[in-house]
Amino acid sequence: MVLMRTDGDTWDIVSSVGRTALGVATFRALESERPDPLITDGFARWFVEAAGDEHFTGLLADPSPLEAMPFFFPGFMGVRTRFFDEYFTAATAEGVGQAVILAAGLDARAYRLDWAPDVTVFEVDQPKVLDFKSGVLDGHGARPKVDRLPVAVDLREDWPAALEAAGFDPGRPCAWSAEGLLPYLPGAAHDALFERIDGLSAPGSRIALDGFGSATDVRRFLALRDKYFGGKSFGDIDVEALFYDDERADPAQWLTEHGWTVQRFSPVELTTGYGVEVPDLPDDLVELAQTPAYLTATK
Ligand SMILES: C[S@@+](CC[C@H](N)C(=O)[O-])C[C@H]1O[C@@H](n2cnc3c(N)ncnc32)[C@H](O)[C@@H]1O
Repeated sequence: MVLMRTDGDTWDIVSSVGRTALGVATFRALESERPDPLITDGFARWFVEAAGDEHFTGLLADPSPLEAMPFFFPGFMGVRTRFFDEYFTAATAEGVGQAVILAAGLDARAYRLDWAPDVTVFEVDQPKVLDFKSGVLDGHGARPKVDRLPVAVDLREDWPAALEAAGFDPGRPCAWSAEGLLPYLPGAAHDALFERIDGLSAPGSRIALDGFGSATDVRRFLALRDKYFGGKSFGDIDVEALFYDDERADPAQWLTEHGWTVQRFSPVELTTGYGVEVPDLPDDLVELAQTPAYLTATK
């Protein structure tokens, strides 16, 4: 596998890892506009239109290239978004007063969800990604439904210092998320992420994750992606070149060993739980869709 990543590399919303956030926004916009969508994200289309990237605006106009595998694109993004939506809504309704969305990308939860009163949401991502997002939302006159604090910092650097400088209080419980993030981190930054989260988490804190796994899991995912999608779901971008496949801790095991109570879910379990029928899939995809890919944990 050829890696294009370098230590300290940066990006905007149409390049490198930033472009994956735009892809996710595209899939969320398409899911929102399907009959009986699992989520409604009216902001996602704004981002895609503002970025003006031909591949993604093309998919908004004509999503038929994705129709070969609707369970995965955009339906998969509906399941994923709904999982994190429900996690944050429950955590904050049950009294957790801080939320940290790591690698927030174009996630518009601060504008979409009905948050409990007095919750603060910290959105952590690279500066140009957050600037683009705030610019689009401000340009449309959108107002967050919660106290939203963008924290522009690289997650391979000392992000806890930036988070605390923005007002995060490690003495109070927090609901953390890392959605669509983990394979983009080198193993050392991945493992440091969990150590830092644990160090900043008061008892009662929670976490939700997806896309975790070993190098073997990442390679398996990429092989299936190439087989069924020809690697083109994100257009010219080669997602494989952005992932790190070096060794890393298993988050479920690590969290359990550090006193967190962990629950894992497969895409099939979540999809069925949301009342959506799982379509007939080829055997290798069935196996993948039944493998735990989502996790929540409580400290
Ligand atoms: C696939 S997108 C997911 C965005 C968002 N969580 C969502 O699901 O819509 C990956 C995001 O991770 C962010 N990211 C990846 N590595 C990062 C790093 N080292 N520091 C800060 N952000 C990072 C990217 O900027 C991008 O917004």
